[in-house]
Order: sequence, then structure tokens, then C-alpha cells
Amino acid sequence: MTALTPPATVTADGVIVIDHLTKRFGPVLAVDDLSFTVRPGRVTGFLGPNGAGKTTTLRILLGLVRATAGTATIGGSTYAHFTQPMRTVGAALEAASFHPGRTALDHLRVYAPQAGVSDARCREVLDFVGLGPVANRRAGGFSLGMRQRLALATTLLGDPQVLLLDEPANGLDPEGIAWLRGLLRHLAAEGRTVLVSSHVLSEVEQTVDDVVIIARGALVHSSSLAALAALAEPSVRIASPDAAGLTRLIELAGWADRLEPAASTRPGVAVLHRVTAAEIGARAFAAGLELHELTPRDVGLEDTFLRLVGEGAIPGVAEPRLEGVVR
Ligand SMILES: Nc1ncnc2c1ncn2[C@@H]1O[C@H](COP(=O)(O)OP(=O)(O)OP(=O)(O)O)[C@@H](O)[C@H]1O
Repeated sequence: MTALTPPATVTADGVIVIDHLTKRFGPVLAVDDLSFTVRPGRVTGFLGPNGAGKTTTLRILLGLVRATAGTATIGGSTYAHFTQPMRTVGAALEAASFHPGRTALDHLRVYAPQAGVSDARCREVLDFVGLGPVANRRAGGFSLGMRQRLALATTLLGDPQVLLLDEPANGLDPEGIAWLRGLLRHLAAEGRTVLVSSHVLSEVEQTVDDVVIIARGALVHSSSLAALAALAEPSVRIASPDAAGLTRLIELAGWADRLEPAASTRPGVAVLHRVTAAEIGARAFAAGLELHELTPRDVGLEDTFLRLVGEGAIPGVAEPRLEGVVR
């Protein structure tokens, strides 16, 4: 990997602050009083299901959409006040479209005056993203992965302090994904702020230091990845031939609110959260309840993420009552 010149000064300039941001599109509340901070020197995953409001937030940050209320700033300024936008923030928001007849190098040359950079810089960033050997090939013949690399080269052209990337791994093969990971970590290690949006945590889990999770336009979680992992709850799948006995056991133990409704719909089968297999086993033994299964489940980060964003929960539908769940 060719090294790029790191930004001259690594200061708090690259701090992204989203402060009580709200955006309405007519009746649609796309962003709902959202506040979070993104720090330089780290890769941050900006996560949430489809339609959560990620792109809208990033578009406000880039001055492409006007906020209904609140502010989105980088280094204390809104986009409109950046004297050299391409040197402050590089963004690749959606699958970039390129003039198919234009070569990779010519594509960058179009942006070079805006970024205030030379031809040599265009070649440097192409080398950096691994497109040096195809610099003079037309972008129309590029694979999705090559186009992702070209989009990344464009964002890096002005040597920005902050990078905003929307699902940058899309279209990359496993080798490309590993390369991207290394590149993002390298850019963060240089002191840049790297914000990567995705609707799947597992896609970025090996890349990010911090996570900001939103759902329905609002913040649901913001922490280091390690702190998110600590939120994982133990869960245990239980099966008993005595369905009524199992229901009674769960009620008497006061575990009714720990049942996972979606996974506990078959009579005599239940999934309990925040209880260990040992606790359940001891209670069952004391009650003389026959168990055919007592399986601790490995709770991955993705499960924690889905729990936080409320995936599967249907708004307006009441939680099923215990009697209706375990019979
Ligand atoms: N220009 C617009 N006009 C009307 N509604 C919009 C507009 N842009 C976004 N929305 C709505 O705002 C909500 C948030 O959309 P947004 O694209 O920000 O979500 P997202 O988290 O980026 O989703 P995805 O992962 O699918 O890109 C959605 O309900 C979307 O339909």
C-alpha cells in the first residue's frame, strides 16, 4: 500500500457533532432529535436498518439536505462554511456513477481543480487504491469493486481530514474487503475521522472501533465496539415434554418478561434471556420437570444489534402473553 501524506495537523478539527438533528420530509420523520459525536483517529460504524435515517444524516452533514432542526458540524462548522470542502471531508454516499467513456485518471482530473490538487496527486491516489495499472482504462468497463475503489480515490483526492463512506464494501470480493479494512484502519491511524455506514453490523464489525446505532431516525446506542459486545445477553433454549410444567416453572421463577416471544411459539419450547442454563436446570430439577433440551445460545454482536434496533418487533402489536406462548 502506497502511503499518503498524513494531514498536516491532527487536531479536534475532524470531530463530527450531530446535535439534536431533526429532518422531516412532509409526513415522514426521517431523523428524530438525533445527537452523537464521532472522533478522529477511529473508524466508526454508522449503523441502522434500511430507512433508519443514515443517508439523510450524512446528506445534511454534506449540505445536500437542509435540517428541519438541530445542527450537523465538522470541526465546529457546517458544510456551507468550509473554505475548502474537498480538503475537509471526502464522501462516497451511494454507488457512484462515472462517465463510462472517461478513464479513471480523467475522472479524477475532473475533480482536481475543485480539490486544488495536481495531476501527480490524481496518480498517487489511484496507486493508493490499487487502480494505478488501469489508470488509463475507461470506467465504463470497470467491475463494481473497481468502481468502489475509484469512488474511494475520489474521496481521498483532497487529502481530507474526514471520510464519510456509505457501504463501501459493496461489490468487493473477500480480498477487496480485507484490503478495504486495512485501508480504513490505516487512514484512521493517521488521525482521520472515518465514518462508515452500513445496515449490517457483521459487515463492519472487524473494521470499526466505535458504533453509532440508529433506528427510526433516533439514536439507540453509541459506544465503542467492545462496550457493545458487553451488552450481549446470555440466552438459553429449553424444551420439555411437559409444556404446562414449563409454563409454571417460568411463571414461578418470575422469568415471564425474559421470554423471547418469536422463538417461543411452540408448546413446550421456550427461549429465555438473561438467565443461565445452570439456573434453569437447578429450578427444573427442584420442580421435578423433565427437560429434553437446555441449550445456551451463543449471542453474537449481530443479535445484540438486532435487539437494539428492535428488528422483528411490529409497532402497535402487543407482546404475546405467557399462556399464549408456552403451553
Ligand atoms: N427526499 C426524500 N423525500 C421523502 N422521504 C425521504 C427522502 N429521503 C429519505 N426519505 C425517507 O426518510 C427515511 C430515512 O431514509 P434514509 O435514506 O436516510 O435511511 P437509511 O438509513 O440511509 O436507509 P438505507 O440503509 O436504506 O440507505 C426513509 O423513510 C425514507 O423513505
